[in-house]
Amino acid sequence: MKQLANMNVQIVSDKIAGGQAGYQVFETALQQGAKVLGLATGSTPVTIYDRLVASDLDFSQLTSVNLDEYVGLSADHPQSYHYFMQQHLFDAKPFAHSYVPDGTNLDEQAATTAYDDIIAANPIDLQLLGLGQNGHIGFNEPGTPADSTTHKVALTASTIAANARFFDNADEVPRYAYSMGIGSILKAKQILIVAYGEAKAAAVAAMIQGPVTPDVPASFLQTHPNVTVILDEAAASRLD
Ligand SMILES: N[C@@H]1[C@@H](O)[C@H](O)[C@@H](COP(=O)(O)O)O[C@@H]1O
Repeated sequence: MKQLANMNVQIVSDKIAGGQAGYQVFETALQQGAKVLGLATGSTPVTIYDRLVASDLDFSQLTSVNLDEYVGLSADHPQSYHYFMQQHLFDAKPFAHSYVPDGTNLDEQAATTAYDDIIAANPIDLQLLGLGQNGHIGFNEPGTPADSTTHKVALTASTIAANARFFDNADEVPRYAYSMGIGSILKAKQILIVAYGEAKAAAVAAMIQGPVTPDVPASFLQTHPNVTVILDEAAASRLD
């Protein structure tokens, strides 16, 4: 483990090793009494979820709070993040309560306030994050302020393009999402962020060694006291 900026950086050989390393962070947090887990979607966390599913860890007394959801997609839509969580974790490892922003609530004010109330009532012990190629966390795109709470996001062209692989074509990718804000993410007691592959290398370097700036939302993690970063060699390749 290397200490870079304010972060503990662990470099692993591949996603399977990253799944094991991530699993260990969860296991330790649970041993230390974590009750609320902040969860993420995307391809990056999948090997961690696989490892959690294969484990004997029990989440039935815990609460999960997810980062984000596409506006307009219901929990049973195969590309919704709620559905993703069911498939990759919740069906095998149910929690006492699992919260995902309600993509079917088109009333922005009501949907975002309701989710902020959920986060306030369930302070997050460990927040898992993936990293967007443009440095986004959750769906907090470049320009999002550090003190942001849950909000509706117009996805950037690059995020829509990056996520199009999960849909039949780019036209089907929702244009908006509800996302937990950066301020809410930074309130988590501990943060685990994971990135794999060359396409993430520039964002990783900017997150860890660049200036703290809304241009790179992940750079705000430099201000958090307890961040673990798991990277493969390719994602770490632009670190000094
Ligand atoms: N909203 C999600 C993020 O939470 C995720 O971190 C990012 C990276 O995805 P992947 O892990 O597939 O590279 O994609 C999406 O935009």
